[in-house]
Amino acid sequence: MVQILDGKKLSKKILEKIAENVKEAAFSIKLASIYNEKNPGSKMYVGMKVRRAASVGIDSEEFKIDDTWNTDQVLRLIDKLNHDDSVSGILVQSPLGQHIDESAVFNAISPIKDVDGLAAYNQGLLFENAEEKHVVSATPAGVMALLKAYDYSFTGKNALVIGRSVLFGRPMSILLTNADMTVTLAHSKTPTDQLQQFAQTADLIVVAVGKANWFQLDHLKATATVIDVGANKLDGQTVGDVVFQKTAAQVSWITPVPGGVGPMTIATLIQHTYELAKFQHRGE
Ligand SMILES: Nc1nc2c(c(=O)[nH]1)N[C@@H](CN(C=O)c1ccc(C(=O)N[C@@H](CCC(=O)O)C(=O)O)cc1)CN2
Repeated sequence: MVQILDGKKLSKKILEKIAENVKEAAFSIKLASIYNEKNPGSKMYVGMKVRRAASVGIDSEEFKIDDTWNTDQVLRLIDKLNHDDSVSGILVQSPLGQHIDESAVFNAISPIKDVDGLAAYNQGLLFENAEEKHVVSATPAGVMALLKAYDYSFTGKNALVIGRSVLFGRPMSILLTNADMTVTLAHSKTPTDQLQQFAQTADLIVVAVGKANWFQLDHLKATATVIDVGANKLDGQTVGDVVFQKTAAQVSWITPVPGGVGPMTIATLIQHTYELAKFQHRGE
């Protein structure tokens, strides 16, 4: 019988702890969010982040851009926020738009305000598995926190990550490598027969392809864990990348959508915002 990795329940516990810490802090905390207001998903997710931040006592300031904005304009806004001491963290909600160089934008965020861990500086430290403290992208970090909360044993096991985005798949594969797993990073160019072979020997399968109900392979290990990173809208409902019933019938652990990785993404982002604010006020 499959067991559920309950991200909603864990995220609530994380946010309760953050609220206690914020209440005791001798400094105010503000999250600045930049997003394309023409993207309904971005508008919704930033709204969720703002509300969750407010629920723990963290202020927010939203910066709406649209398709008339160019990369230099966004870079100038980030430079302003980098130098604004009232801003603790800067979130750039992806996607900003086809015409914006997101990599340049992410890399312009000050490393000590990079709440999503998407700037090359933080991604580089993740790559090195560096001792130096660094911020890891909120969604992969949230997945690790969820697995650790259920005492998942990583060492020596096989992981299959499907999807190689900078936002998720690549940092996820590195985090699992750093946790001593043997990681296969599959993507759109991985032949289907090879994907089946990787899946049936995987102990952990993380699906982040951004396609509703896409993953439905058979012959999965009965002891496997499946993490669904999908957040797709289908007929007004939020559905994952994984066909839940068919996959849950084969494995031991699975995350639901909604109620799995999504809430962990937000809780982790809020946690990063508090931790960076605390770092900025160290020694006070
Ligand atoms: N800069 C970033 N951009 C994007 C990220 C990210 O982590 N950083 N991830 C995704 C979207 N995302 C966060 O922004 C996100 C997706 C889903 C949820 C969530 O809690 N979903 C709920 C269901 C909500 C609903 O009713 O639709 C759930 O799964 O329970 C939060 C955040 C893309 N961009």
